Amino acid sequence: MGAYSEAYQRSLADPEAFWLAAARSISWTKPPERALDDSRPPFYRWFPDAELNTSYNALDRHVEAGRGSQAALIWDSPVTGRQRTYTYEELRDTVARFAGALSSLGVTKGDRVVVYLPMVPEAAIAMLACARIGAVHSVVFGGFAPKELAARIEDAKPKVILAASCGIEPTRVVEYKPIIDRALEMTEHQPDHVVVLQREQAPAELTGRDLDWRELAANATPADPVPVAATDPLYILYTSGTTGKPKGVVRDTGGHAVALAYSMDAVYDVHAGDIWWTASDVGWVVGHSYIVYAPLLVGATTVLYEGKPVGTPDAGAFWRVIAEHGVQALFTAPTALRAIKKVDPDARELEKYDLRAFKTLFMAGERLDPETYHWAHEKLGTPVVDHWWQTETGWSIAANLRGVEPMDVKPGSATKPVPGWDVRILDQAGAELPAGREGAITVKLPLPPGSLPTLWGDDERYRESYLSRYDGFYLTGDSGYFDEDGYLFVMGRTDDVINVAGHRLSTGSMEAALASHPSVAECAVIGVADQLKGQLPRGFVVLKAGEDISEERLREELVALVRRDVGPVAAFRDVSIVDALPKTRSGKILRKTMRAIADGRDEAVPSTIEDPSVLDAIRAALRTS
Ligand SMILES: CCC(=O)SCCNC(=O)CCNC(=O)[C@H](O)C(C)(C)COP(=O)(O)OP(=O)(O)OC[C@H]1O[C@@H](n2cnc3c(N)ncnc32)[C@H](O)[C@@H]1OP(=O)(O)O
Repeated sequence: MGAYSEAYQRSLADPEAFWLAAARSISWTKPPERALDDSRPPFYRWFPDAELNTSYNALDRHVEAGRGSQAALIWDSPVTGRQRTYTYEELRDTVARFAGALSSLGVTKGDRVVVYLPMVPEAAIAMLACARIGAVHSVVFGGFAPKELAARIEDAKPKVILAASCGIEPTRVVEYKPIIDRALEMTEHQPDHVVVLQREQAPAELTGRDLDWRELAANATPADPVPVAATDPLYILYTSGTTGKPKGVVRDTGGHAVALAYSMDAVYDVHAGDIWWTASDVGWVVGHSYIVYAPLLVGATTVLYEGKPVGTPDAGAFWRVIAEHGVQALFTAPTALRAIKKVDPDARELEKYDLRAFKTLFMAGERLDPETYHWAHEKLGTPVVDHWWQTETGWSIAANLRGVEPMDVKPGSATKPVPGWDVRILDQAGAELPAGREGAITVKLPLPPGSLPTLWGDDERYRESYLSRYDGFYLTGDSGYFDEDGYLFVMGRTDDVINVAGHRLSTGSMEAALASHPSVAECAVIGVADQLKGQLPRGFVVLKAGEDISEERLREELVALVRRDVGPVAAFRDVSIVDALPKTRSGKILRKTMRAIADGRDEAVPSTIEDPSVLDAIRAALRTS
């Protein structure tokens, strides 16, 4: 039996022993004597009797072990022309001071803190400072509109909001403070303070409850790490569901630390002293797990990059960062590579840089299409490793485990289930499907450490969204199949969630924005394939009777509405005006049929359709896009 099969089978046969052994990589103030608490299925908890502090594990213990002068975090910001390196000692001291600043505002264990920051070191500092005092952070991605930010504030009810005065996109400066102010006009819940990191590109006017970040930190007394229960929440991260209301994915403290440390060794083969770069955003789970927590938990150096794959300043930006900082492994989304390939198909920019230290490219966030895989593999000459996971899971469900037993790559496959993940492909009736047959990808409960224990304040929605479809199984929302060799192929979502440039978005939020236009009677948004961004949203609207607004003006207004209510990240640009939407006789819009048409799949039209001829107009609209 190979090392992978041995580890995988051991993890499922005796999860208790497997995860207690993995837990030894973490420093506990009260070490676990038990791994799994299964007393309340389908709610499972990991390390129920243990206590720890994640900030201590990510910082202090490395300083105590003699890594104080090693680089912990390298900030590389081509959009500002600045760079800064924090050693472990500097990062620990800065985090401790900012944790003290939060304490001085009355933030204590269990309080929520919303973090609305661009890719600056203070984003990681804010997260680690919350962790240090047991506060629960909730980071919101900067590309969301005020309404989306407001929904998250209303649900998390933060005591304090931490923000920057602005973010910097290649073509514009995005003022964050007005976005926060507008969001707070929409919420009933009001934080005590908004702490603003002033950036010279667009300083914000501070009034009332607003405080200046640097002044607050300068006067603060450093705070020691506070031990918390392993089952206490470390953070809430909102993700798009099928309805407009985002889901607050809860991450617990102990399982998260154990799982991430395990993943750095088993999945990525990255260890203390290695230089690691995740090119994503702290607002996504990839940023939480692999820009901030995992690399620091294992004592590696993490690169935090405030720039884009192209345009900051050119398509050689990624290769420059790798060469300049000696990066050994990069984790990014396929969209980033497609953007580089589009501008520099022959990878001429690569020739300018010395990438000899570079060993592996990891890809996730969306399906890695075989063409992009082959391009990257050929140009870089290193392993290109796809892997698959979700905001909910926090780390890999399926991967090619570089630290256990590297396997042959099959383009289009995320390789095999990671130890801890009992992945099953089920049919509609819940029967397990054989190799080669596509069905719902599910995971037999209990999920391993690090995965979500529930949704914030909403056990029932957690159960309903993930556990109710198949008794005893977690529903991933993706469909796929295993091949004869046990390789997992993930084919796409089975619901109304779309993935635009690696950003998971709800079509429901976009539909709500379109429906708010006074001329629109009804609407539907689906995802359509796009060469660059993987998927793009595509809207269909039916006008109210008697509306005589010009098509061009209506389109402009609808695009602006989605940008206003969801944010620029939705990349919503295409909308067609149709006479009717395809519906069942009971009035349900046939979005699944529309998606099948958009994907060019020959799916049977439901017999309950009210008027099959309506589909012709949808087909015609999609052909012209
Ligand atoms: C495995 C678990 C997971 O899946 S976690 C999610 C993993 N996903 C990722 O890591 C995301 C990967 N994608 C990216 O990093 C970006 O899309 C890359 C590839 C860098 C391209 O960026 P960009 O050129 O800005 O395109 P985009 O489609 O992301 O942006 C669309 C519009 O939104 C804007 N935007 C983007 N980020 C921000 C931000 N932080 N603050 C404010 N605005 C933002 C962009 O400027 C762009 O705006 P515009 O429409 O051009 O005006």
